[in-house]
Amino acid sequence: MKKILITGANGQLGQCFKKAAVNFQNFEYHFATSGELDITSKDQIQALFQKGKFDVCINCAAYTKVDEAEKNMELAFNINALAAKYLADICKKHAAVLVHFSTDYVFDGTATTPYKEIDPVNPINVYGASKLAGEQNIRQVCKKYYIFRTSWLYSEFGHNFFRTILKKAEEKQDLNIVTSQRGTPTNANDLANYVLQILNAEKQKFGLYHFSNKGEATWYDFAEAILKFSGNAEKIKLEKSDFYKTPAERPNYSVLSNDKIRTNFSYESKDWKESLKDLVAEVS
Ligand SMILES: NC(=O)C1=CN([C@@H]2O[C@H](COP(=O)(O)OP(=O)(O)OC[C@H]3O[C@@H](n4cnc5c(N)ncnc54)[C@H](OP(=O)(O)O)[C@@H]3O)[C@@H](O)[C@H]2O)C=CC1
Ligand SMILES: Cc1cn([C@H]2C[C@H](O)[C@@H](COP(=O)(O)OP(=O)(O)O[C@H]3O[C@@H](C)C(=O)[C@@H](O)[C@H]3O)O2)c(=O)[nH]c1=O
Repeated sequence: MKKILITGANGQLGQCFKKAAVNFQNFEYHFATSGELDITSKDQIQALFQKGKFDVCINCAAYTKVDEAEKNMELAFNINALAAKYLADICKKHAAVLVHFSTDYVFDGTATTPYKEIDPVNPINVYGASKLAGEQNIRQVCKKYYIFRTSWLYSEFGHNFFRTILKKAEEKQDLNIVTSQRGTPTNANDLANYVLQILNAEKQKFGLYHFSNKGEATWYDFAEAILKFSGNAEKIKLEKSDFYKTPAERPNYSVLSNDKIRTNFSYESKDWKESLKDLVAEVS
């Protein structure tokens, strides 16, 4: 039975993996929270690998505070780039597979058609730059890796736009949401299930992949759909805005092309609205 280590187990995606694991009981899992394993500590990583003898490490640990990263650059790079290298080193040493996640924010948003894996990167904020450095570190160190760049993750867990909007609706706060950024909301549960499905596949095809739900939206469209599907549309006022001041700049366009993953693994992604509807039905 393959042994899988999941880091950052209390984060949004970590919790989605815990839920998805029920569907893949042919793996043995070790869910390590940040309390058990600090991925910036080489010693802790080594000790856990020595004991656990893992075949796969799924790294869900990350620094994801996009705005705060602007002033916490060193911390963001330590967690998103340097620690990613430590994990790649240990995976190489133990011949384990490293699964890592990156972001649509590695792109500058000047494209007008979905970004492919081969397209030039050019992050415009610290978080994006730190995630890109993490990708590069992994690719330099080991061969048995999957890096999944994904976008606008949401779920019933942790901190995300879906939960922010539901909370604001509950508190009856009117909303102003930007229409100037376009991307694809992605249900983190879909990502977790799909990653385990890939790890289950007979033939592994390592590399960098884009993974998102299907279609595209602005943050305003996403908020509108959340309010509609959750039955909150009439309760608060939702207005379009051109600009919402934030410390970090975000790409205006960051839709990811799923062509490569579709070809290599026959992945058909769910439409973002359908997946959102499913989640709302499940949690309400
Ligand atoms: N959220 C999104 O919209 C997107 C996320 N991604 C990527 O997906 C991955 C998962 O993101 P998501 O689950 O949403 O992020 P979260 O912020 O929800 O979870 C990150 C987890 O990492 C943990 N962590 C932070 N620092 C360390 C450390 N030094 N050692 C161990 N654990 C640590 C945090 O622990 P603690 O709670 O203790 O701080 C937290 O549990 C990340 O790589 C992210 O960059 C990509 C695209 C979109
Ligand atoms: C809460 C809120 C946000 N916004 C805007 C701000 C921003 O431009 C956009 C998204 O806001 P957030 O700060 O919630 O999302 P943000 O932290 O930018 O989300 C990103 O997180 C990282 C981790 C990723 O990797 C990305 O794929 C992406 O999901 O919506 C409004 O216009 N009105 C609002 O009321």
